[in-house]
Parts: sequence; structure tokens; C-alpha cells
Amino acid sequence: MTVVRTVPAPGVGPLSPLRRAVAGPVVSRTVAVDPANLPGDLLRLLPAEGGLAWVRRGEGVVAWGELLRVETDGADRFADAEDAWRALMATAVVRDEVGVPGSGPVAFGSFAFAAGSPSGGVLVVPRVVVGRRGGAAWVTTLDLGAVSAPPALRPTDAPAAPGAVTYDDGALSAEGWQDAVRRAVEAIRAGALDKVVLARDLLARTGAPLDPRWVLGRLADDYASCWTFAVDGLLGATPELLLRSEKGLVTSRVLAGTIRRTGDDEADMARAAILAHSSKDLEEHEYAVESLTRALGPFCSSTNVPETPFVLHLPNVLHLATDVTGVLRADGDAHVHPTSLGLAAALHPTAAVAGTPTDAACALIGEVEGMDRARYAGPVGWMGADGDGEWGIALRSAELDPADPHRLRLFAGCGIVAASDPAAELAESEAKLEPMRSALGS
Ligand SMILES: C=C(O[C@H]1C=CC=C(C(=O)O)[C@@H]1O)C(=O)O
Repeated sequence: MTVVRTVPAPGVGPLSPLRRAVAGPVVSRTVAVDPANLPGDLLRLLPAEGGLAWVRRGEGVVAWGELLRVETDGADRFADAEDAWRALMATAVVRDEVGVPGSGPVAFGSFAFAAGSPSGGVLVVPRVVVGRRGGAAWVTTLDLGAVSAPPALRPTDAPAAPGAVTYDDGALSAEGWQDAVRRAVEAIRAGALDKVVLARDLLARTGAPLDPRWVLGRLADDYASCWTFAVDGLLGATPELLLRSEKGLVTSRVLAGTIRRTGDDEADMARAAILAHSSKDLEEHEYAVESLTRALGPFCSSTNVPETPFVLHLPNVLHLATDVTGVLRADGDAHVHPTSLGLAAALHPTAAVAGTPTDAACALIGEVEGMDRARYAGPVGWMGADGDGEWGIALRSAELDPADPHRLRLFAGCGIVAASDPAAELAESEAKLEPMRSALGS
């Protein structure tokens, strides 16, 4: 089921679908701004309520205000959202003097990992988007029926600290989760599947109501090579790009295979070499690359898949990583490519978050994890009017409780293969929880 809701401007009152029709199509206007007039960190423009974000190394898009919201669910959550976006863009009136990816109208989205999750999917069309890319910077304003004036762009007040943070077990205790890993290893050794990614959650309670900007700013500073995101209460900094689709070229960063960092550079270099030669991690990685390339292949006229992974250095962990690229095949006479969201739907879930074979892995996840992953490990990102966009896999993330600003749920998962050891996987999951835990720190 798809629900498209308009979010009323202050003082306007709720808009019925009829009023929305009367209010007219989406009207968007993008004007260039002098990059020197923007803060180096775009997140500093976000209002206290948090807004929307997709940023990396000072570039990307941040947005606020909610003009429209598309809510979907079930197995068609991606397709229904894509249809709604296409329908909105078919009648949109767009003036864009910048013309780079991210300028013009954009929607931010986040989708549940599992088709059966009550979290479904959401696309949020903001009222104001500010972006920076290369030497260009811009502001886009969106409205219904009429164009609105761009707002003054000033850094907002510094976010307040969340105070003391306490943690509780989520669905499973550390012991319980290791039992789940044991069951998974048994199933793999018995030949039921090759790999499964098992996740756990942790419940956090903050002393003060959480200002999402506190977490976002710290994640973006500390994890500069990750994509820092905020969409509809889901916050995080993911190192894994499901795909970027831009003018017919698709790029994906596949990760799987992890080793914890020690904090000592020399020791970490030695660990990077161990990781690059670890047969257990290389096997885990190979499944993830294979699942991505198999799903991407039919959409591409050519793909480039490096033979060996490189080691991605993050402050908390080292990962095996492969950057895959592909040239999209133009479909039929109209030469239209699938949208980035359509591609995300086809690629999700890769073996970096589900396993191999996918169906058996998802079934085992449902049996042993004991929780709904909600939007953790699902696609999160943004899409423009032409369908191009960027979708990450929502890892190293937390979901805010919409009913209580003191509560959030943190997630981390680990790829399990025949050679996995439950205690080592638990330690790895702790390392993956570290970015969010330290971002919550005062
Ligand atoms: C599922 C997660 O990580 C994936 C991405 C990179 C490395 C992974 C691993 O080594 O297990 C996981 O496949 C997570 O961070 O929650």
C-alpha cells in the first residue's frame, strides 16, 4: 500500500488529497550560492529537529521541512515508492540553474531490510535542500503550486549534548547472540547455506532528549570516508555504498571481512596484511561481491570488478572492500535507465547484509536473530528528478524512537561462514557499534 501525504506548512492546516491537487504540482527552484557563504560542514545548517542528510567529506545534500511523504510497505515497498516519485516528477515544474547531481528536486529515502517489516519504506520530499559538490553549491526550494523564496542560510545553534547514556541488551543478550552464531555455523557446516549475516541490537537511553545533529556532526568528523545519513529518524555513517547511479554509470562499494583496529598504526598495518590474506574473510567477501555483481549484471552493458579487494581503513575497523563499476544498458527506444531506487531494489539484500544463498540466509536470519531489523541494513539515500541518486546500506546506524527522544536502537551485524567463532564475532559486533556509541558520548 502506498500513502502519499502532504505535510502542511505551519498555519496552513492539514491538506486533503483534493486540496493537494488544487495546491498544484511540485514546483522546485534551484539557485547557485557562493560556496564561501556556506559553513564547511553542511550539517551545521540543520535545524534542531534534525532534518535530512547525506554527506561525505563536506559534500552532499542536507535538507529540512517536509513537503511530501510517501510511505510504502511489503515486498513492493521500493517499486511503489519509485512509482510515486515518478508520478510526482512527471508533473513537477523544475527550474535548476546548477544542473549537477543533487540539484533540482530530491527525495530522501529509507527502506526496511525485510519485506515483512512494519517499518516499510519512506520517501521524504523536503522543502529546502542545500548541496555542495566540487566547486558548486546550491539551494533548492520546493513547494506545491508556487515557488517559494530561498531561505537565508545560516548555521543553526550548536546541538546540545545527550547527557549520560545507558545501554541495555536488545532482543538478545551477548550470550544469546553467540548461541545464534553457533546455530548459524552449524547450519553452514551442515550444508544448508554458505554464509549468513547475523545482527544484534542494543538499546540506548540518553539523559537529555537526543538532538540528532550531535550524533551526525561527530560521525561525519570521525568517519570522513563514510556516508553520514539522516532520514526519518534513522541516523548513521555507513562505509558501504549499495550504489551510486549517475548519468548511466553505476558504482558500488562492497564490504565484507573485518578486523578490529588496535589504535597502534604499526600493529594495524600488520593486521591489514592478515586481513588481506585471511581465507575466512576473503570467502566472506567473495560472497558479497558475487551477489552484487550477479544482481547488477543484467542492468549493465559492461562491468568492472577488481580481482582482489583492497583494505579500507576506518578508525574502528579494517574492512575488505571492492569498488565495482558498471555502464547501464539503455532500455528500449526511450533509452531510459532504471532509477537508482529501482537498482537498489534489485541489489538489496546483498550477501554483505543477508548471506548466500539469499533466501536461505534470510530465512535463517528470521529464525535466529529474534528481532525485526527495521531499516537497519536496508537502502538509505536520495534520488533526483531523473532517477539518479545514491543509496547506502544503513550500517553503523541507530533508529530513534519516534515516541521517546531519549531512546534509540543501535545495530551491528557480522558475516558468518563455516570458520566463524562466536566470541570473535561478538567482539567484531562491538567494534561496529563503536562509531555510534562514541558519537553519543559527551
Ligand atoms: C553488517 C554489517 O557489516 C557488513 C559490512 C562490512 C563488513 C561486514 C563483515 O565483515 O561482517 C558485514 O558484512 C554491519 O556493520 O552491521
